[in-house]
Amino acid sequence: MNTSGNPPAPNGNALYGGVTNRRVTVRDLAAAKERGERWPMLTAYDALTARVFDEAGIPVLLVGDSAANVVYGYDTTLPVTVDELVPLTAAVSRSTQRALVVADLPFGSYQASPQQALESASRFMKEGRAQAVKLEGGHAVAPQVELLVSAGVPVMAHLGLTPQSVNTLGGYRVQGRGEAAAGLLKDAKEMERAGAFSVVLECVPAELAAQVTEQLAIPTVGIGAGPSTDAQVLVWQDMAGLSPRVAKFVKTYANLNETLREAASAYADEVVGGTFPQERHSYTG
Ligand SMILES: Nc1nc(=O)c2c([nH]1)NC[C@@H]1CN(c3ccc(C(=O)N[C@@H](CCC(=O)O)C(=O)O)cc3)CN21
Ligand SMILES: CC(C)C(=O)C(=O)O
Ligand SMILES: [Mg+2]
Repeated sequence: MNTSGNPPAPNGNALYGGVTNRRVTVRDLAAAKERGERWPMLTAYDALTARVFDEAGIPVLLVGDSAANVVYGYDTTLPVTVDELVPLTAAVSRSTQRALVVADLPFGSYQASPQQALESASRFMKEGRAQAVKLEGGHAVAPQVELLVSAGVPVMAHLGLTPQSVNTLGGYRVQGRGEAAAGLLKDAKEMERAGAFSVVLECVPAELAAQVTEQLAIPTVGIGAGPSTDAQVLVWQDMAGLSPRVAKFVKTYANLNETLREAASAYADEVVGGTFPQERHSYTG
């Protein structure tokens, strides 16, 4: 029973617990794992789509450094900067009411030192109004996670295929197969110990992701990690059929490429043919 006087949570997503007048918190996500509830996460980079996802009941929105690819047109995530991501984060925060907004720390903005990580995270929280940050890497970034958490910044870790390391990984490949599985599990435990509230597992075998999910108290978020993680994340342009190429782990739930192309082409035809605009689209003197 919803006795809050607020509209019911969209999708009956129990994560909201009937509370729809405040943002989701990292504590809500921990509680969801305790109750055995899965939750969805999507990326968002602008006001209007973030608003749609917020209203659809997506409880966590990630302003991913994948903006490098889907917003800025770079071929890897390496070139994107804090200066380029902070305004997108601010747009997503301003246009949402319920979703927890997580900001991805881009390449070069946290690896140098815990102090550098806190300076970068501060910009995302002060200027971007994010409620949490995400960073890539395991034991090597444990000191960064510790300082951020001690400063009051919730941190989401990211293991497996870490795209900011594409040049040392030798491409976008599945990680944690065979011998490498033990190291990934160890890193996941180290991120939990360091205080991370959650960990993304990208492109790892489903069996390994299931094992990590079982052995950690904090929620795991899978992308190409099989069905057993506590949560799932996808880049929204991938799941909505806007991206020209998608990885095997993507399911497309809409065909926005076709829809938008047809809309643009119909508009073009009507302008050329003189059937748009009509009187109802025009002003009189
Ligand atoms: N639009 C978009 N979607 C993403 O999921 C995404 C980005 N951009 N940018 C940052 C990273 C890069 N990601 C990628 C990119 C490529 C593959 C890929 O081609 N994977 C191969 C797996 C090859 C193997 O079997 O080892 C595939 O065919 O799925 C995976 C993740 C995920 N992230
Ligand atoms: C795919 C997710 C996990 C991400 O890191 C991003 O969008 O940048
Ligand atoms: Mg990212």
